[in-house]
Amino acid sequence: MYFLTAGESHGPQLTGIIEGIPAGLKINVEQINLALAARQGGYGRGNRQKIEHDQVQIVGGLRHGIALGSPLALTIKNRDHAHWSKIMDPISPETAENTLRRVDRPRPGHADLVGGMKYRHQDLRNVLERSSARETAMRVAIGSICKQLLNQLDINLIGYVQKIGKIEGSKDFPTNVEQIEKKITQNDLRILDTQQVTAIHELIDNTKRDGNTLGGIIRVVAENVPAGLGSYISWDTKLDAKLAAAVMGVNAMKGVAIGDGFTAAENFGSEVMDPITWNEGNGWSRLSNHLGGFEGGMTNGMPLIIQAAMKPIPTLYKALQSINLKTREVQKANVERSDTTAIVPASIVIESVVAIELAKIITDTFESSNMSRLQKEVTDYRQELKEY
Ligand SMILES: Cc1cc2nc3c(=O)[nH]c(=O)nc-3n(C[C@H](O)[C@H](O)[C@H](O)COP(=O)(O)O)c2cc1C
Ligand SMILES: C=C(O[C@@H]1CC(C(=O)O)=C[C@@H](OP(=O)(O)O)[C@H]1O)C(=O)O
Repeated sequence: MYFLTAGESHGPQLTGIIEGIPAGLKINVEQINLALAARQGGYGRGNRQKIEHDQVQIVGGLRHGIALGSPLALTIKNRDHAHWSKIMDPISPETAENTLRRVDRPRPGHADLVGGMKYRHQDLRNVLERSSARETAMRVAIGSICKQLLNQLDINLIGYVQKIGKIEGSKDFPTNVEQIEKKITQNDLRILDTQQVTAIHELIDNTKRDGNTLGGIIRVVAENVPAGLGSYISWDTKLDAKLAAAVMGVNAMKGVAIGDGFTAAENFGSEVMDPITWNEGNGWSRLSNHLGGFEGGMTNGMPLIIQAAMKPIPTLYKALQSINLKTREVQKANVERSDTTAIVPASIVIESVVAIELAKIITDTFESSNMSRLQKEVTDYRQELKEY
C-alpha cells in the first residue's frame, strides 16, 4: 500500500491517491469528514479554519460505499482559494496584482529560505504553499480510511494531547482507547486532565497576545495490534523505525519516542523491560509496557505507545530577524496568518499517520486483495500466536 498527495495551501484543492486498499473494505465517508472536522478544531487555531469546511470527495476506487481494490482518488477543496485565485492561478502569467503576496523575507523555522535556495525560487510563496501543513488534511482523510480498515480488524487507536508548552495532562496513562476517547472529547484541547484546561487556555491566550507561539507533546495508543508485525531481520524492516519516520514526516515534529522513550534511558533495566507471562486463555503477554509494544522492531502484542514532540509554530506575529532576499537588508520576517498552537490538530494528524503505517504493514504482511480474506488471515494468525 502506498499513497501520494498533491496540492498547495491556497491552490484549488488537495488531491490524494491510495493504492493497495483491499477490495470489499466498507468506507464510511461521514467518518472521514468527522476526522477532517476534528483536525480543523482545537483551541489556539488561527482564522483560516473559519473559512474552511473540509469535506472529502471520493472520485475513484469506490462504488456504493465499498472499495473496488483500484486506486482510491480523494479531493478536498480549499475554500480559501476563492480569495487567492489570481495569486495561485495555475496557468495565467503573473501580473502586478499577483505580486502583492510575494514572500521575500524568509520566516525562521519554515522551509522558506532553504526551499528557495534549493529550488531557485525568488518568490518564497512557491515554497510556503506546499510546505504548509494544509497538506495534512489529506493525510487525515487517507488515515481515516486506514483507521476504518484497522477497526474492521478489531484494531483501535487514538491520538491525544499530553503536554502544551510546559503544562502536562494526566500522567496516569490509560491504554484503553475507548476510555481515552471518552475523556478527551470532554474538552477542546484533546487532553486527559480537565483540571488543566483553564490554565492551558490562559497560556494560549497570553501567548497569542504576546505575538508568540507554543508546541507540545502528543501521545498515540493503538490496541489489539497482533504481535509480529515488522521484523528484526534488517534495519529497514523494523516497524518502530517506519512509524518514527511517518511521525517525523508531519510538519513541525522534532522528536518521536516509543513507550517510555527518553525516560527509559535514565532508568535501570529492571524498571524498563516488561516481564513475560502466559496463560491458557490469552496466550503470551507482558506484566508492564515500558517498551510501548515493540521488541526487535516487531510489535509484541502489547498496546503501541508513541509520543511525538511538536515545536512551537514558527510564524511569529512578533516577527524575528530575517534578511530581505532582494535588498539584503536586515528586516523582520514575513508574517502569514497563523495558528498560535496546532497541537490539537496535530494529534489527529499523528494518529492518522500511525494508522497509515499500521494499515501498510498489515496489507504488506497478509494477502490483502480482498477485505474478508484479509480478516480471515488476521484471525487465523491471531489464533496461531495464541497457540504458540
Ligand atoms: C496541523 C498543523 C498546523 C500548523 N499550522 C501552522 C501555522 O498556522 N503557522 C505556521 O507557521 N506553522 C504551522 N505549522 C507548522 C509548519 O507547517 C512547519 O513548522 C513548517 O512547515 C516547517 O517544517 P518543519 O517544522 O517540519 O521543519 C503547522 C503544523 C501542523 C502539523
Ligand atoms: C491551512 C491550514 O493550516 C495552515 C498551516 C500553516 C503552515 O504554515 O503550516 C499556516 C496557516 O495557513 P494560512 O496562512 O493559510 O492560514 C495555517 O492556517 C490547515 O491546517 O488547514
